[in-house]
Amino acid sequence: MRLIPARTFQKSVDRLDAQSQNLIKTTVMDLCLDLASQGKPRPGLRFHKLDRTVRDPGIRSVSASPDLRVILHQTGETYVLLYAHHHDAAYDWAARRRLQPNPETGAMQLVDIEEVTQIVTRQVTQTQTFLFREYEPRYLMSLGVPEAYVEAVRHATEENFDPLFEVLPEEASERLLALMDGELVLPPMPVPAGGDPFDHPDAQRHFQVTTDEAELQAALNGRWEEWMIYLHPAQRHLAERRQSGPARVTGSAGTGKTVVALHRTAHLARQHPQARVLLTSFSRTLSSRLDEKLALLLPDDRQRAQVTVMNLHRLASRLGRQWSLPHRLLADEELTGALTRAARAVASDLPLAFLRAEWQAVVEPRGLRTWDEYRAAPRTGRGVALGARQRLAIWKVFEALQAELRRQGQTTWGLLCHDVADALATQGPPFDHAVVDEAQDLGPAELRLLRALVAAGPDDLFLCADPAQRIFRARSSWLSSGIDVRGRASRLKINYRTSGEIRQFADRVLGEVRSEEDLPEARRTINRFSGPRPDVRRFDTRQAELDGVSRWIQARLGEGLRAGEVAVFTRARSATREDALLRLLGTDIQTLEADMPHQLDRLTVTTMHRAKGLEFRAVVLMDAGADVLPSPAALQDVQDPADREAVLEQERQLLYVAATRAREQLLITHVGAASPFIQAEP
Ligand SMILES: Nc1ncnc2c1ncn2[C@@H]1O[C@H](COP(=O)(O)OP(=O)(O)OP(=O)(O)O)[C@@H](O)[C@H]1O
Repeated sequence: MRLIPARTFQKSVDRLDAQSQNLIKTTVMDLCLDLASQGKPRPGLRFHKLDRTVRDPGIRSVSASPDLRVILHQTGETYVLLYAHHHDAAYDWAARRRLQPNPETGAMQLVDIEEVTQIVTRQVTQTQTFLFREYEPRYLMSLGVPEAYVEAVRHATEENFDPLFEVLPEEASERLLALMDGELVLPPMPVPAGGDPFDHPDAQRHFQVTTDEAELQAALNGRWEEWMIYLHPAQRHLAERRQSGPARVTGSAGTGKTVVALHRTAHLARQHPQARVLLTSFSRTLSSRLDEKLALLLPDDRQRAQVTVMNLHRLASRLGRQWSLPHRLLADEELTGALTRAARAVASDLPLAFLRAEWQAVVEPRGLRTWDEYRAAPRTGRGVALGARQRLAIWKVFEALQAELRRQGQTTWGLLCHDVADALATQGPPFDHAVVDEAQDLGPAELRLLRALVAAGPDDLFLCADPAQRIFRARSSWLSSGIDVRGRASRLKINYRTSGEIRQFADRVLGEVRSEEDLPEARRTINRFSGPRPDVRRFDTRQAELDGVSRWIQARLGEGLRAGEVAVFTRARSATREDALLRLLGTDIQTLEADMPHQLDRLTVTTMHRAKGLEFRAVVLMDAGADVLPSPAALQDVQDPADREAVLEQERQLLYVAATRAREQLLITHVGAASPFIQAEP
């Protein structure tokens, strides 16, 4: 006898309330015991076949309570747990499903029959060019398309393939997407004659086949999250593969880069018991989330102790203090004052805005300390070309600024990263491996520090990045910072987080996306589910907007979402707005300070920057008007056209980041005209 939980079962249990979850788990444990000891379930479980409306004769039901049902499939001594829900919903679900091996690959598949019928019917009216018409049905099936879907696939068009790809088994959607991208797609090896349909790698993405009783118990006990078990083969490959040097993983928002970073970290710690592993990112909030998740994936204390989870700036600051380097940071607003004093000291009349931009774009990120370094530094991307005399005049100001910083024992993040990198050259690298999430936000200073933290060699650096989510730093070349990922770059293509509708809205916000090395990035992804379209609403007054937002949130809570599953993001913080929301909603709010654990009973209200790397079931992007996004403060005093472009790109990407935090529902509100980045539906 074997009992196999399907991914659909675990997901369905996850959506139920805690009491129902317990009832389901107890029932499944009882079933497991009965099958192992007596070969059949006890009568109290009311194990029975479903009536004739169910398409698959192997489908059975078990009662977990008068109202709760577990749907499973029986073939001989193999029982597959498929789904759990309240009576009617469970039976409706079961009526539409069929569990059967794919005729060509032999891999076990769960097919939604009713959805196919609807898709085929919808597609008959389409007259556009068909994407897969030229392929033989057998070839399509050999790519993992279930037989029932072959006709629908052959009628798919560029305009309507999205909903089809959402219902097809992931592996089939992926291979079809590769065909669309012009790749030659070879079918996977089929299950050998007489082999087990659950043994095929395609099946293992959907069914947790294990002979290990403890693993099964853990799965049933709910000490798991989907991302911890059902890795996509591309994700697993990236997490476990030996890399000959620095590697790069990209993918648009929600494609599981963080999940890969976590699995990679856990894998390195397990594989190399003596190794010191760094798991890092730019943002502090994200680092705390990484820490919480790694604890789930790496429960072993000894392995967990091998890993340091810390954002790069904090690590730099800690090492700087340890080695008595200047580590008192100059706040952003202090920089203007310090620059004014430096310019006065050398009697310079260069415009302050220009000096500030030159410092922030050229000197500070590269850690330039001497006139010779500045004279030789490339100023690629800066709008104004400078002659040697102009450069010297500018350098005089920076020299005075650096002298003042030294006198005060002050530094900036960029300079600190460079100082620590210099010190590491003599101290030696403290880590054997580093895994970086959100690596697109690292500038030259952080990249140099990263390189210095880990000795060059196999499996040294593993960087996950989405160039469309760069919101803290202008683009900078990894190659020029000594990080060469050529030949070791991969892209993830399945969006696990957001509905197709939210993803399309967010994609329309973006312009062309270019990589760190200024190459165009491919971004096509497959979505796994659909949902309501994002709602863009205009209000006449701030008060009307507040009322509208709080009504929308109340409606989500009324639908059963927990406060911690809802978030409000704004371009800038406003205590008045937070207070008003608090009063209107009467619920507790977390403003998400960097190290705070995520509390499920509190609504999150925070800035779009802090939203980075997080996710919520419902999100409001509030106050997204033309007067707010792009932020006038961010653009103030930016005169160089190239700098202006870079700021505008970051502001646009900020909206993309914030919008893609939503899993299911997204509301965007504004007073007056909407931000120019928000594109109406075509
Ligand atoms: N193999 C998987 N199975 C199920 N869920 C997954 C899988 N991989 C990722 N997810 C889920 O998808 C969501 C997005 O994953 P993740 O945060 O890793 O994406 P990301 O690419 O880092 O996104 P972003 O760039 O927007 O921060 C998470 O809820 C994660 O648990």
